[in-house]
Amino acid sequence: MAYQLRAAHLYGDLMNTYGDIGNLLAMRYYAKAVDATIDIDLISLDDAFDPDKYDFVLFGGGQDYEQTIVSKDLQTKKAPLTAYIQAGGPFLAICGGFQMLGHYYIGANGEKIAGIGALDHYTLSQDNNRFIGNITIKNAETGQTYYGFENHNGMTFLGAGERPLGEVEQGHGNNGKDGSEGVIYKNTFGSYFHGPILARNEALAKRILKIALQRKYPDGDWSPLDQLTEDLTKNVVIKP
Ligand SMILES: NC(=O)CC[C@H](N)C(=O)O
Repeated sequence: MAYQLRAAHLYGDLMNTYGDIGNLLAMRYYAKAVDATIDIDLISLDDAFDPDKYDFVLFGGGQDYEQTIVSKDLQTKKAPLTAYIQAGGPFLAICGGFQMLGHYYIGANGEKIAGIGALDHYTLSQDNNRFIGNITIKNAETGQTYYGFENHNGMTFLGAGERPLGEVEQGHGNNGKDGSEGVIYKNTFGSYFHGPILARNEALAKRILKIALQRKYPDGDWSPLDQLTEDLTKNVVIKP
């Protein structure tokens, strides 16, 4: 293969609700079209995270219990993860992972679970309720529609400098109130979408993959990605 990327799957053994690792497998699938491979390192409890070693990071979703365990270890990786994000490293954070890049998440039992504050959002708890179901959003910059499935107690509120991944067309999104879903900050993308989001949304998978490839190989030709017209997903929306 002509190009090689290295991805970190953060706490992939603890935070992998609904097979969020499928995001990495989808990236690998599209990478093949431009003769690129993606090697994956599992970075979990007590492992060091080296920001200079990685071209992409995935941090998946989890149950509140796993999040309390991850929260403690995550503090030891706060500086290198923040440095990676600030340097424009491509990052995809899903659900619990998205919550924990922010300041904190109040779990369903009221316990405050610390994030690392690398991004400026915070997440509150709902009273005896979860946001569950299919969700559709529209991304403002590209006009693209993204499809997924959400299941979360947390209500996330974005901070200064954060823009949403999309505006909710169907479903609940970040908090069920302001119509926002997910986040974009530099090259970090956050979302509540399981599914996994990159397996269901070809355009977003290509967008993030191109950022990673371009960053490592500025002179590469990624046009074969645009010519790849096979739609893996064929999303349809069924209104309830
Ligand atoms: N699916 C998830 O990652 C859930 C995250 C968190 N435990 C919540 O319920 O909000």
